[in-house]
Amino acid sequence: MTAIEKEDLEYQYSPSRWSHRFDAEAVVQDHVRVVQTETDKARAQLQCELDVPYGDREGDKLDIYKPDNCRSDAPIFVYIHGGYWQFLSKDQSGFTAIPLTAAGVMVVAVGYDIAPKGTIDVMVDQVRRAVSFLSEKFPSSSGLYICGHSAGGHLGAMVLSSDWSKVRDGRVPAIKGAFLVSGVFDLTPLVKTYVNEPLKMTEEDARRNSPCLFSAAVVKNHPKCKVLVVFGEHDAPEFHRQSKEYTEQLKGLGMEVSCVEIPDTDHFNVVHNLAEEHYQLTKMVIEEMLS
Ligand SMILES: N[C@@H](CC(=O)c1ccccc1NC=O)C(=O)O
Repeated sequence: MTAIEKEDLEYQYSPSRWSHRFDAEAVVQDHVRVVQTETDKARAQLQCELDVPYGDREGDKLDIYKPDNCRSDAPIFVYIHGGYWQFLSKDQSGFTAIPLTAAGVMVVAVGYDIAPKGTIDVMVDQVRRAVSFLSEKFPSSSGLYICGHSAGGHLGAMVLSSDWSKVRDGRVPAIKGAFLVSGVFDLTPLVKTYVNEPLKMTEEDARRNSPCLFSAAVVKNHPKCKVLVVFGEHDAPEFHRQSKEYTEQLKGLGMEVSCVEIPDTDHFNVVHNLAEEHYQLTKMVIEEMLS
């Protein structure tokens, strides 16, 4: 790869450089401010259980945000945060909880060990165990829905392609739907970029953890799961491409999948606007989960 090719590839995989709202530094700052403020608000206002352990690793913790008078059949929105597998945490990931709990949905923010503490394999294993744990903890829920943003979209897709016989009790959790927002479904282009510096993935690690190479497992384990693939108008062309290709792949295998480009959003507010009840995606999520 020439220096120019590397520069182009890194530009494509630098979401902050494509924002129509702010420059690169400011858009990340704004994102962190919004997700932190809205999570703090949710923690102050709502009934929540924080730091619930889902396994034995120190980072195996999740936060649960409950609707008032929570019904035992409340549907569950499991949120897997983004941040290129190296930024953010569950402590900034309850920002969807105020509008979603108001609609009767239980919100869970999953924690996992970002790099350099965790490798991609560790993170994938953690989110799979978290979903298995939730399906056991809330057996009467009307449905488990996975939502992931960016790197979390990748982890959410890896949850769908799990070999569940190797996760906890071996049971397949009934996942009713997935909202994959500005996700990465092929990790191989990232190996040669700055994104990989703390991750230290080899080509083989990247392939083993690329959802686009394991889509057959999604159909096998979760044939009825409805998938919504979402990206921002001002996401980089590579993110548009990855979302569209993964959508087509799942469609080709007979899954019920739609792909939606949200106008006037970039890589960051495409997800953090879920803190607002009138945002297009908030309404789509609620409609899907209550149908
Ligand atoms: N280097 C990345 C940084 C990035 O993606 C990011 C940084 C902080 C928090 C979240 C991020 N990305 C997605 O959630 C970028 O250029 O956007």
